[in-house]
Amino acid sequence: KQERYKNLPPSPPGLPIIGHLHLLKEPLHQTLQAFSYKYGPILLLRLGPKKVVVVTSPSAVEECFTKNDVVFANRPRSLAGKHLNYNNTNMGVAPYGELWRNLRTEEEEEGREGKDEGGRKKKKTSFGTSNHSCLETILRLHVHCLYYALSIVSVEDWRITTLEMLSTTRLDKTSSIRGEEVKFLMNQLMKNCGSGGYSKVDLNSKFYELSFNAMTMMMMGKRFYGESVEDIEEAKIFQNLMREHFELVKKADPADLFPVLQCVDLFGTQKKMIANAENMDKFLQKLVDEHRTISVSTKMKALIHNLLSLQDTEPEFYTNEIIYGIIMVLLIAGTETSSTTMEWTMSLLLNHPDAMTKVKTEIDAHVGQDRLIDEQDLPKLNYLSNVINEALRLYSPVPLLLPHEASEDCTVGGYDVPCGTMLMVNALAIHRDPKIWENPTKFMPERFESESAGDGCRLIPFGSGRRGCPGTNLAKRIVGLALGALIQSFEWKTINEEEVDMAVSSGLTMPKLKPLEAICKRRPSMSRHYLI
Ligand code: HEM
Repeated sequence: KQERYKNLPPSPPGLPIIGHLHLLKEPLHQTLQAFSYKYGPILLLRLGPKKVVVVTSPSAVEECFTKNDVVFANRPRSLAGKHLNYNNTNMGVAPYGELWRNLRTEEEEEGREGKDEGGRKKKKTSFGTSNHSCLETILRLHVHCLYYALSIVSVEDWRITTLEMLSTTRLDKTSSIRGEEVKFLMNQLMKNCGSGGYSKVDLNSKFYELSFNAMTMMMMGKRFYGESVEDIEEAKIFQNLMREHFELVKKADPADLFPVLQCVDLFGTQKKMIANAENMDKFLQKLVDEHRTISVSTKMKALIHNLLSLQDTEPEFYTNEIIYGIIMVLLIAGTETSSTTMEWTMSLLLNHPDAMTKVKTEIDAHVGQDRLIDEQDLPKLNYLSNVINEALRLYSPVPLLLPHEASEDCTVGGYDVPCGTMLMVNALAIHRDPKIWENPTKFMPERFESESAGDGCRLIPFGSGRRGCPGTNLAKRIVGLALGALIQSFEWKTINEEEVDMAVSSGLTMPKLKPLEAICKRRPSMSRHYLI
């Protein structure tokens, strides 16, 4: 069979059986970047029996997500996905299929769900599941929690959610929820600041809590962090379950490499995963049951409300597990990615006070100081948008995107890529490539003043093609609004006027090694907008 593939991409020398596994070191994107310097922008690795093609050039990425977009529309599967999901083995990562194509096309072209001719929702079709070996775990350590979340529900399920929750129409309807959450944070900071001096803020935690609250408010009309949490015990349980979930996702288990060990569960990882999934299930069940007690206005906006209405009409399709799965996917995919982006962007601004002043001047010019910034202002704030793009370029929260998998043989850059090969795109290496960007390591938001700056897969923090991030607009809104409000309402400085340390730690979403803290004081002209 191997002989069919005469022109495989170049590869570093590997060992029998394990292939190149021993060469993978953290941070993975740097190791892969070093390989690409040596072996070129398209290279092949073998992780045990699994082939992985690593791509590090805009033209190759473009080829993957245009010519081969359908072929690479699959995602690989993992052990964590199997246990931390809500329907266990029944649902897999759906191969790209007719229904999904319909949903996607209709979503984009008509902005509505997959329906048949005048208007019934298309029935779920049966999807095959790909049961590849679990060597991907080695990669999942470095990739992104989404990877696992994606095993939770099949493509069609969360595409429906995409339509429902992440479409522009829906985002417009929920913008007041995000506005409230941002204001809630601003109020807290205003109070902390006292009468006028500078006070210290743990921005890392504040950004995480803001992103988490905004997501859960949109989904279930409830917040789990901060002073106004109604049920503190319940909030703690959820926070702990989520923390445990993330920890488990990060854990490597030999059974991932050697599936035969699954039945032994040497380190008890699977047992912990199953227990976490069961507890999470119980918790989400309670939330769903409670939902009817939430005030009507919040309820109408919450995603759960829509999902439950769908459950009433199509109970066999919208099972509880599907609903829990959708909630988890969005929470996992949307929270840390957004808060990490806020943290890196604010760090860059603190280290570049001129850019911070420029953002403030722009907000004062377009929004003024008689009211608080809102999401509708964002399209006018070009410089702020350039700053966020520049932060996403330099500190991409998902440096290797999520792995894709070829559903049939194809070619990339003239090389053969066999069916079943995993595709990894080194987005961060592209974002920092001196052949592609002038002064690639320099923070220069002005580079995005040229409209073509991000063209041709040069800037891909959200991926590209049909499996690109469906939360891009939501992320840009929440990040833009949070930063805009912080800069509009406060004066910011680094602690002891020292530069913010920009070292990167290893983790799911490229976290800062040192969580960001800074000092701020009220802008007197803005204090009157808050309940202090
Ligand atoms: C700055 C914040 C964010 C960044 C940088 C980001 C980045 C990404 C990336 C790189 C991918 C994978 C694309 C690929 O493999 O080709 C992805 C997928 C995804 N993202 Fe985001 N994301 C962010 C925020 C969000 C938000 C707020 C949501 C929704 C609440 C979301 C939902 C998803 C989902 C559901 C997928 C899976 C798409 C698929 O497999 O088809 N993301 N994201």
